[in-house]
Amino acid sequence: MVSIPELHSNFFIISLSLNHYQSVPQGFRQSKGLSLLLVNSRINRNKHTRIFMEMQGNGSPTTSNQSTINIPHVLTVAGSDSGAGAGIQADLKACAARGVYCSTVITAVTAQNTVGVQGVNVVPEDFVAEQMKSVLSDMHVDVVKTGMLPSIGIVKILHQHLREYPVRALVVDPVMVSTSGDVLAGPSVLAGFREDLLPMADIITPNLKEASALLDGVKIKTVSDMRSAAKLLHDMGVRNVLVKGGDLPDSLDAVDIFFDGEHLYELRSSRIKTRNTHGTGCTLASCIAAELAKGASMLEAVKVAKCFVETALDYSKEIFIGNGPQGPFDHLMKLKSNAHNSGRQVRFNPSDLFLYAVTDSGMNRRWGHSISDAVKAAVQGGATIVQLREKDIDTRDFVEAAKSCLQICRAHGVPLLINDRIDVALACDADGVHIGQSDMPAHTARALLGPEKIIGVSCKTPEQAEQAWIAGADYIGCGGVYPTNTKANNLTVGLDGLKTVCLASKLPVVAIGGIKVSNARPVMEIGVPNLKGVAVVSAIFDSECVLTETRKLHAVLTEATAAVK
Ligand SMILES: Cc1ncc(COP(=O)(O)OP(=O)(O)O)c(N)n1
Ligand SMILES: Cc1nc(C(=O)O)sc1CCOP(=O)(O)O
Ligand SMILES: [Mg+2]
Repeated sequence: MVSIPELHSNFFIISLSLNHYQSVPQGFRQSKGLSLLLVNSRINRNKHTRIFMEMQGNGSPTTSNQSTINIPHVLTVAGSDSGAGAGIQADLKACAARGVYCSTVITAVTAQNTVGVQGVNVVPEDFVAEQMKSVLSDMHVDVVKTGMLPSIGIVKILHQHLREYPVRALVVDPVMVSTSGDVLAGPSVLAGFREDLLPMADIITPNLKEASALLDGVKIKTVSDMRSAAKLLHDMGVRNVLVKGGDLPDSLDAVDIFFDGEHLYELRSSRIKTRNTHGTGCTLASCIAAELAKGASMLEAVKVAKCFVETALDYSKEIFIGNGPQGPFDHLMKLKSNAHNSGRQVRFNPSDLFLYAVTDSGMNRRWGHSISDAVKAAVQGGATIVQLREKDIDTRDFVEAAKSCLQICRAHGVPLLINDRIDVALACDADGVHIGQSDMPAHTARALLGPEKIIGVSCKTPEQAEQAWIAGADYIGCGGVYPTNTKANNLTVGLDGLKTVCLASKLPVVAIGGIKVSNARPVMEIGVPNLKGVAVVSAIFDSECVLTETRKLHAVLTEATAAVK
């Protein structure tokens, strides 16, 4: 039975299969005044379009096409790793990192961690078949990647489904033994690989042990042995072979051999010293599959996948997850920076806006201060948030200065924002950005920076404040409260303009423009709860002693706030 979503008067869209569409009684459709149905159908899955079925007077549909976006899609057929370093979990993360959709058929559930494999529960064959049918009969899959195939029956099921639902490429990672040495597929599976999968596969990615097992125990100890093994595996019917030399003894480099049936390539990279290598095989194969799904050639896909794995290993070499000898790595390369951020538990607290210090390179030059010395003094004097507003600095110097300032600010638990430059904020992993009405739109900045970063937007009107809120900003800066020489041609909105914007704003507000020790009090006294503080440039940075001036302003703001309460 189809459930019908929200009905609008005489027009609405529901998404359902053609069968379901036909099962909605015509009388019902007409009685609800239904005029358009959106039908997701497999009929045209190769064109990646959806068919709009329009109701005619008699209730029968007519069709018209509308293009939709084709998302590259990898289906992984593999085992689950409870520790999430390898298997299905690694495949999902690798595809996500490479921007490809990944569906899953789980062949076995393993109890596994960084110590080893404690248990394996093989999924019944008919249920593996059911999962495969569910995915392949409904979704457009570009590439299938296989991992742990624990029984010959499962290999056969895969083979049958690939014949019934052909895909663009098949990537076979012949998982037999886990990195901890536990056997994940017995010898009977070897026959299935040889007879059914290899002749169908576009690439196979064995490590030395797996290549040796597939070749009846032939010894592979040198790069020259790897070359011979690649050729012998190719003779078994697979189109491309990547023999991974990670376990090669006495090798300073990581050497892999790629053979496409014509040329042998020796792909070398320096070996990364880390315990966090669990899941590299699954990740490499998934990444190859992802690149193929995007349309890369096989050699390109292999090179990109190797580079991705190396970068992720290098990035993750110091992370520590689990107590066993082999840890997982970080596919999305985010964990380390999140750990560094752990000094700030709350991403944004509106009270951070209390004394907002905004730097100015001209003022620092005039007083002979480096950016980091000026920021340090401001933070020591009581600044509660810092913005680097460096309008005439080389990008390279900006990134370096921002990194030093970030260390200072993190040590004091003070957020550091970057003015205008989303690229610089990303490069130094700053806490956020401040942008104005002619800078990058706030919703684009939010999409680039993600949900964790702080975004402030300059607003002079209630409409701009509303837009900033819709776009996902965290606070607004409102000014100029007073005339200023720091920003050319700045419109002064005055205390009244500030109050109007504060009353309209759903976000916390910081006041800016010409504010100093002598005139800060009336600003704090406008009596609107979402005005959280003042942002200043010259009041603290256009002075010989930034520390003293910041302290003075802090004292005035504290007094004014106490008086208002
Ligand atoms: C806290 C705060 N408020 C307003 C501004 C001004 O930003 P914008 O309008 O983008 O102008 P520039 O600072 O880029 O000249 C600000 N920087 N900080
Ligand atoms: C950067 C900036 N933005 C403003 C706005 O009105 O949006 S006023 C301003 C300059 C603030 O410098 P000072 O504290 O030296 O007046
Ligand atoms: Mg700006």
